[in-house]
Amino acid sequence: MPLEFELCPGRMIGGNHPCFIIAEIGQNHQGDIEIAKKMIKMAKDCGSDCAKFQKSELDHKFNKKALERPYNSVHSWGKTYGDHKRHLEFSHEQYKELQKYADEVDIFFTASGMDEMAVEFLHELNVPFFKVASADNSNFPYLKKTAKKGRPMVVSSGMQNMETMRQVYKTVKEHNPNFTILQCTSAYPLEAEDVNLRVLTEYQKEFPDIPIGYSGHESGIVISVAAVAMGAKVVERHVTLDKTWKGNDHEASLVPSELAELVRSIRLVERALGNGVKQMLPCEKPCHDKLGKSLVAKVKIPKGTVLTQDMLAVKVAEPMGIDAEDIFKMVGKKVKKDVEEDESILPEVVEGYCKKRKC
Ligand SMILES: CC(=O)N[C@H](C=O)[C@@H](O)[C@H](O)[C@H](O)COP(=O)(O)O
Ligand SMILES: C=C(OP(=O)(O)O)C(=O)O
Repeated sequence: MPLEFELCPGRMIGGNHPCFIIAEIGQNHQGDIEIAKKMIKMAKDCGSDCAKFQKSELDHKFNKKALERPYNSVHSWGKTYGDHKRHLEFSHEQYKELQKYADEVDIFFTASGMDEMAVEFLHELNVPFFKVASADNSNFPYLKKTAKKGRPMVVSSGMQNMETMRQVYKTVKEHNPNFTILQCTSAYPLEAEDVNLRVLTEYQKEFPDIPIGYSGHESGIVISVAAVAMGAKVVERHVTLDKTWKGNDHEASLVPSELAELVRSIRLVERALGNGVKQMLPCEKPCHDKLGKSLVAKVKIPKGTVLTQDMLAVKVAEPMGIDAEDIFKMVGKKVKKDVEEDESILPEVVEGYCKKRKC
């Protein structure tokens, strides 16, 4: 089964493909479509791959009492949670407008479907992939229906344990091979002690045939970059135009300069990850030529002498002699001509020695 798949048209993820970076606009647009557009443009300008929103059909996501519950918070946009959420929710028409704008700006556009009806709408909207928010990772009827639609999926794993994630994997896998699971801790802002990046390694072991990723709610970019070093093939971070704005998520979001730095840092780390084959590289030759150690004579060694280890020293030598690592192989070999004390022991001087230099 493939460890890589096409998440968006023409954009593979997993394997050696670049990490897919999702700028999660979420509800940081304050319910204002013009701010939302600015944020889409910002996501593109900063180099992220995708601008993401959160789509709910509120009567399907919440029951009546949850919508009527008072929301007394500095982050509230209404007296009740329902009023608050209604203020932040874009209509279907507005979603179409945002999708068109993202298309013009040339960035992938999607949203988390926060309930089954929202997924139906996003399916009609023809988003490239579905994001499953952490709150729905244990919503098995939703997972099954969403997986059956056949679009790639990015499934977050906040508020969950491994046992349930195994079930999530099985449920989605049964209907859809193209999905990724993101390590996530659902706290805003998230403290480093609660990030648990090692879960990425566990996910790689548990789910070896899917790419894995990271959805972060911490402050700053370092931890998300580290996630890529640990194998995350998708990274999602909330973004904002101003961390001091009203709203639950702004504080733990990245401002444009941070998002741009995150993208640069991820790309840099990807270059640095390499292929894992340990060998001396051409770029190391100058250092090796200058400071690489080789064999020199500790004492004068007359022609015909059979070498013992105490005749040999390891030094930075001019010219460079036999590789230091071959010192033990020299013992018992004969020299073909006189070698003065402190002189390099050259390969052609030792009988029966032939080895190409490493570089
Ligand atoms: C778990 C989950 O859905 N979390 C989302 C994604 O990270 C958040 O963006 C919430 O929608 C947000 O924090 C809710 O804030 P309020 O309750 O003020 O609307
Ligand atoms: C809540 C969301 O994501 P996560 O669970 O990854 O934070 C989301 O995508 O809306």
